[in-house]
Amino acid sequence: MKHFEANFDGLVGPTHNYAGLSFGNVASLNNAALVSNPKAAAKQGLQKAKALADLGMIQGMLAPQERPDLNTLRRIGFSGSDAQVLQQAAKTAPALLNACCSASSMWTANAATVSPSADTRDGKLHFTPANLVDKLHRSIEPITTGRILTATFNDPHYFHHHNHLPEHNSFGDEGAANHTRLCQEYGHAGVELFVYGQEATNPNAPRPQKYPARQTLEASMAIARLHQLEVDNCVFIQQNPDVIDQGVFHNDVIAVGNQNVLFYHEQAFLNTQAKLDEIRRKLDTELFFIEVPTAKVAINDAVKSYLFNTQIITLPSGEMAIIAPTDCQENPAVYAYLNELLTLNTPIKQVLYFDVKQSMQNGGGPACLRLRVAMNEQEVAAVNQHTLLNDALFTRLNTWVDKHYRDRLSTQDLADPQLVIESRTALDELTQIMKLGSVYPFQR
Ligand SMILES: N=C(N)NCCC[C@H](NC(=O)CCC(=O)O)C(=O)O
Repeated sequence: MKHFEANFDGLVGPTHNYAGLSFGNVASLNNAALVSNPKAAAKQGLQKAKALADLGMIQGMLAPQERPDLNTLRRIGFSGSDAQVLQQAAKTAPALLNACCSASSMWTANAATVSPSADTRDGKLHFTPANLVDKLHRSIEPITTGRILTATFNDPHYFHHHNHLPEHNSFGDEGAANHTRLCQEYGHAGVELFVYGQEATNPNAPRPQKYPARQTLEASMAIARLHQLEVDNCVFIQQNPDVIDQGVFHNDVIAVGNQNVLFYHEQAFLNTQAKLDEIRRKLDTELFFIEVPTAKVAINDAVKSYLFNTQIITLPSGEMAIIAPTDCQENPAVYAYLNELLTLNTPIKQVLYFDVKQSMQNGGGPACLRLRVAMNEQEVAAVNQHTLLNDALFTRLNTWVDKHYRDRLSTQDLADPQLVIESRTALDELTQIMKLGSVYPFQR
């Protein structure tokens, strides 16, 4: 049977804006005052996704969430009509209104952790939505994320959907952004790498001092249990707390893996050598550990350019390519490194650059925008086919964006009641295009 790794990209929602909501994420804080362009953001994301589909990759789309989130605003005491709720929140608690309007579900690397059926004891593909408890604006995502994932991977014979982990800091879970899988072929049992920022229940363990460590070891271990993984197929690695304090808020800002390649910065992990040895012991195949030294790329350049928030994909030819943001071309040290990488005799043979600046300005690169799902051909056939990107869906979604999205949005605009109507009209139509059923609170 054939096996593939599909990418499911988050469609950018109509309220994409820059509100400076993510302490520890340098781009989000630095760009807090910018005016966004939701239309351009959605189109940049669609272009990248379509380019991968055109390369012969299986490419899906995940629907965005309903924002403004009036349910949450009502749950915290704002009342009256939708317009009154927005008006009161804007006047008395603008930060809470901003949190309820973020289009952050676009970064589907944070939607869930996914374990392919080749790794799990029951032979099903497992999904656990991330609880994202570290950030208020993201902690309101997991219930709808679970519904969207279930509507997308909608055959219980193949797909096993779990609830998100308990909503407490001990179980801080950021999904696939802190999880990578190494394997020989996608359909063979692999080693799942769980990279955590802190051990929540051990006060003596190392942790960052300045910025939060969003992922805990406790959460990673809970996911490994839920997904029925063998201990011998898991490696738990701690992220270097010093680099979290320099803006590396997720592991996918400093490391990325694909099949037998792990591409990471010299300073990414704690106990790097011991952990690489453990991977070698647990995965009996030729491995390429591509370590980028600080002397070539400083942490600051890695964070600014998102060198490691690239996607490493295996093309149908068997060669690997890196999907990088154009920001990597604009950074001399990073661009020089990427050109050198192509000469190093690794499986990576080309680099393709994409402009995803609307997302980058909030700290989301190409890899943040996608959730990877390794599947066999039966599982691909069991996916809701209306979520898979082809020429027709690409054209339809671009037309849909043109019809419903604004090309300018500031945080002042978030209290505009018209935005609620526009967003709901768009999402209602989208659930029909993608045949998702009633996944949104306003539809239930
Ligand atoms: N690395 C991965 N996988 N994802 C990137 C997520 C970026 C997101 N930014 C934001 O949520 C900014 C929103 C704002 O400030 O308006 C975050 O920090 O959670």
